[in-house]
Amino acid sequence: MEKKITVLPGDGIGPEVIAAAVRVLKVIGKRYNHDFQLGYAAIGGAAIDQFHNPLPEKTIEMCKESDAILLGAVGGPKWDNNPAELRPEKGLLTIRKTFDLFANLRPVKAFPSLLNASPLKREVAENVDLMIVRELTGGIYFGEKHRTEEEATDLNIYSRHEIERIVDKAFELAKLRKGRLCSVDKANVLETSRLWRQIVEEKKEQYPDVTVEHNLVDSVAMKLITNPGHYDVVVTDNMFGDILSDESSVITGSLGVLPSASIRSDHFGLYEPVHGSAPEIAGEGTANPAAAILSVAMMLRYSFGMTVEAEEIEKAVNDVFNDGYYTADLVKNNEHFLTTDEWTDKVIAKIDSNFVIDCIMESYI
Ligand SMILES: NC(=O)C1=CN([C@@H]2O[C@H](COP(=O)(O)OP(=O)(O)OC[C@H]3O[C@@H](n4cnc5c(N)ncnc54)[C@H](O)[C@@H]3O)[C@@H](O)[C@H]2O)C=CC1
Ligand SMILES: CC(C)CC(=O)C(=O)O
Ligand SMILES: [Mg+2]
Repeated sequence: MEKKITVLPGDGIGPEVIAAAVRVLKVIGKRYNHDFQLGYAAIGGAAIDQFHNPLPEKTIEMCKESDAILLGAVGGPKWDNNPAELRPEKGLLTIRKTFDLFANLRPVKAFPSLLNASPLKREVAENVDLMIVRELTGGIYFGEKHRTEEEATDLNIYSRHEIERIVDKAFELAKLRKGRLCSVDKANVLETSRLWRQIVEEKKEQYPDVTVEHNLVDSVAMKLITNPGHYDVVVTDNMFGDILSDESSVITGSLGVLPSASIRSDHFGLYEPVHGSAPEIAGEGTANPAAAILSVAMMLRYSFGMTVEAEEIEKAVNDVFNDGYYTADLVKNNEHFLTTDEWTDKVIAKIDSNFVIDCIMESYI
């Protein structure tokens, strides 16, 4: 298959984890005879430095001609005091909005070999397999903003249409999974949440196979780490989803292993780690590339329908953890760890050896 992918490395550890993810993508392309055509473009702080714009028109044009986008992360202290239009995060929000990527899928799966890295008790974190479905192009991050020296406002606004489409997506996913949907809001206080809750109630008639519960976000913040096994699909708004998904990294042991897919109704999508640019470790070669590599797997699955190839990557990542190889974020005290590149080498070696085993098995069948 021939696919065009725009790669946006971004800032901080973004370029480091994306370099790792691209190496894995190329290996998979070679193994399965896919022609992945990669084009690089600027976003975030890197784009501000080069083009005085966090999302240059040239980047948008390249993305429009692509089948999918792979993104690292944006931001860093260098740009923190820039005016709003020249902040790296503005580039990220704008690309999500420009391409109408309203559904952000953030799977949280506990890797058995990482249970020691999680501060949670083994019996609490093990077997967790949940999916946060975060609305990504509306809500408080996109509402009108206003600021004076004395006052500041951020408008939280959601239309019926915006809520309906993300809720539908979550119901559809729940149907394909364990059939449980938890809708998270703050309906005891917010009007946007009351509309959200009403729409979930209306929609549930169309999905009789899915059981629905409504929970307030403050209590979910607690239950997500005391009883994460309770959850299957969690659907929520832009800001609550942002916060809860970082919190869920406590279950997996590190933010560095959480991937995401930002999709819409067709096959186009943007794939990026849940984590940010981690400026304090940028350039050290210690960043965990697993989230970026697993985001590539999500791209193969959701945008290209390459399920076998996606599973190949996910299996390799799991196998490398099982073999006891970790990056710095996953070890305690002075335990040995691998650099970003060394750990990626292990994943690639695993893909190669698993592929050989698959070929031998096939020749017996
Ligand atoms: N999608 C994006 O581009 C995002 C960008 N940001 C931006 O990133 C910058 C830093 O934000 P923070 O709040 O520090 O969040 P962060 O996610 O960059 O880092 C939080 C913590 O996790 C660690 N960490 C994150 N990813 C890691 C990885 N792959 N391997 C090892 N450790 C990892 C960091 O070292 C830090 O201790 C800010 O400018 C922020 O706006 C934050 C979140 C998402
Ligand atoms: C610009 C922010 C909304 C990025 C972020 O934290 C995220 O999407 O997780
Ligand atoms: Mg975030």
